[in-house]
Amino acid sequence: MARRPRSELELFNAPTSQDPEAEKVSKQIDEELRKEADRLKRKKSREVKVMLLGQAESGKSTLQKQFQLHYAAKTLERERPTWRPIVLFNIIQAVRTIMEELDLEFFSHTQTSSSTSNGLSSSSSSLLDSSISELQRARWKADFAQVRARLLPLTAIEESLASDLVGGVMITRGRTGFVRAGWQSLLSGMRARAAADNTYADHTPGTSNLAIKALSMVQDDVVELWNHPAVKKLIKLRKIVLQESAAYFLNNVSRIAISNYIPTTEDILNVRIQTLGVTEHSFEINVGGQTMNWLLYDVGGARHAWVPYFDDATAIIFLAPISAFDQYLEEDPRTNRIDDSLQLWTMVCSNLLLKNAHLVLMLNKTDLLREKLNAGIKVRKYITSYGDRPNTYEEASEYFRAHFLQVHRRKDVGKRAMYVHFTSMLDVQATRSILAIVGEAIIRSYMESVGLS
Ligand SMILES: Nc1nc2c(ncn2[C@@H]2O[C@H](COP(=O)(O)OP(=O)(O)OP(=O)(O)O)[C@@H](O)[C@H]2O)c(=O)[nH]1
Ligand SMILES: [Mg+2]
Repeated sequence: MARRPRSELELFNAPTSQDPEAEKVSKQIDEELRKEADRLKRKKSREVKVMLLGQAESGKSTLQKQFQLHYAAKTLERERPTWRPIVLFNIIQAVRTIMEELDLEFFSHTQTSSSTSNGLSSSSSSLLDSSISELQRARWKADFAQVRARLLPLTAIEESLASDLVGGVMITRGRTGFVRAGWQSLLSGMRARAAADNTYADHTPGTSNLAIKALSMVQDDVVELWNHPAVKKLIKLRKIVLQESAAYFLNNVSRIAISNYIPTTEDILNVRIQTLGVTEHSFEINVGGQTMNWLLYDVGGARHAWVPYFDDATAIIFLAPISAFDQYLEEDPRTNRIDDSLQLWTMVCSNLLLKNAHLVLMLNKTDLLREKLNAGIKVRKYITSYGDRPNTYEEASEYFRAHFLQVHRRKDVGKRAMYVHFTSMLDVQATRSILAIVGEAIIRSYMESVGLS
C-alpha cells in the first residue's frame, strides 16, 4: 500500500530519535535541505547581475528589449500584442500634444489689435507671427479648427486607454504623459499570461480596438495634421516638443490603423513608456559555451537611490544619449542633458558600493546625433566649450567620448578597465554584435571575480 505523505504537524510530533523510522525521515529531510541549499548555491553561482543605469530616456528599457530580442526571442514574440495599446497610446499622446500647442497658438493668445480686414484678429504674442502673413495665419487657424473637431473622438480615448494600461491608477497629461506606478505590474502580468497560455491576444482588447477604430476613421486627418506647415514650423521653433519616437509612429499611422495590427519589432523598440521603480528581467544566456542566468535590472530614470541594493552587481551598463546636447532636463531646464549624464556617470564611477562591478559605457542615440548635426544644429550653441571644432559626427562623438573617458580616469574608485561603445538601440544588427562583445567581457570579468579564470 502506498505510504501516505506525512503532514508537517505529524513530522513535528514524530517519535524520538530511537525510532529507526523517525531517524530515516529526519535524514531524508536533512538530505533534501542540503540538496536544495546546493541547488540554490549552484544557481546563484551562475547568476550574472547587470544593472542598467542612465538618465531618463537614455534607452535602458530599449537595451533590455534588445537583450530579449537576441537571447529570448520567443518571449518577445509572445509579448507582441501587449505592446499594441502602448503604441496607440504613444500616437494619441503625440496628436494630443500637437493639438494643445496649436490651441495655444491659434486660440489662446492675448488678442491685441483690432479686427483686420478679413474679420480675424491678429495676436501679438504668437511665435508664428513674425514669419507668416496674417492671411496665412487665418488660413492655418481655419485648417486647424476643422481638424481639431474631427480628431476629438481619437484624443478622447487617451484617458481610458491609459487607465486600462495602469489598471485604473492614473496618468499624467504632461508632455511625457508617463504612466504611473501600476503599469509595469499589469504589463508583466499580461506578459506572464501571454507566456503561459501562449496566445497572441491583446489583453486590453476593448479599449485598444476602440482606439484602432477611432484611429482608422481619422487617419487622414492625423496625417494632414502631422504634415501641416504650421506644425512643422512650430516643431522647428521648439514650440511643439514631442517624444523622440513620435515622428516614427506618426509616419506609420496608415500601417498601424488596421484592426489586426500587431506591433513589429521596430515598433516595440520605438515605443516610449517611462519605467518606474526597478524591473528585473531574467535570461538564460550562452556565452562561449557557458549558460548563465543573467538578471537584468532596468532602473527607471536616474534613481540612484537603488544603487545600494546592487552592491553585488557583476556589471553596470551605463547609457548616455549623446544626441541630447541640445536638450535640457524637464525638472531643471537650466541643466543640459549631456552635463546631467556626465554627473550621473561621475556618481557611478566614484560609488564605493559599486567598485567591483565591471563598467560598460554606451554612448547611445548616435543615429539621432547624426540626424541633428546633418540638420545643421550646432553643438557650440549649447555647449560653449565645443568651440570652433567642426560640427561633424566624427568630431562631436569623439568630443563626448573624451569627456566621459576623462570622468572615468579621474573618478573611478575601482581602477577598472572600461569599455565604451557607440550605439543606436534601434539598430538591431549593430546592437546584436555589440551585445556579443559586451556579453563576453562581462562573463570574463565574472569568471575573474569568482576565481574561475
Ligand atoms: N533614435 C533613437 N531612439 C532611441 C535610442 N535608444 C532609445 N531610443 C528611444 O528613446 C526613447 C526612450 O527610451 P527608453 O528605453 O524608454 O529610455 P529609459 O532609459 O528606459 O527611460 P526611463 O524608463 O524613463 O528611465 C524610446 O522611445 C526609445 O525608442 C537610439 O539609440 N536611437
Ligand atoms: Mg525605461
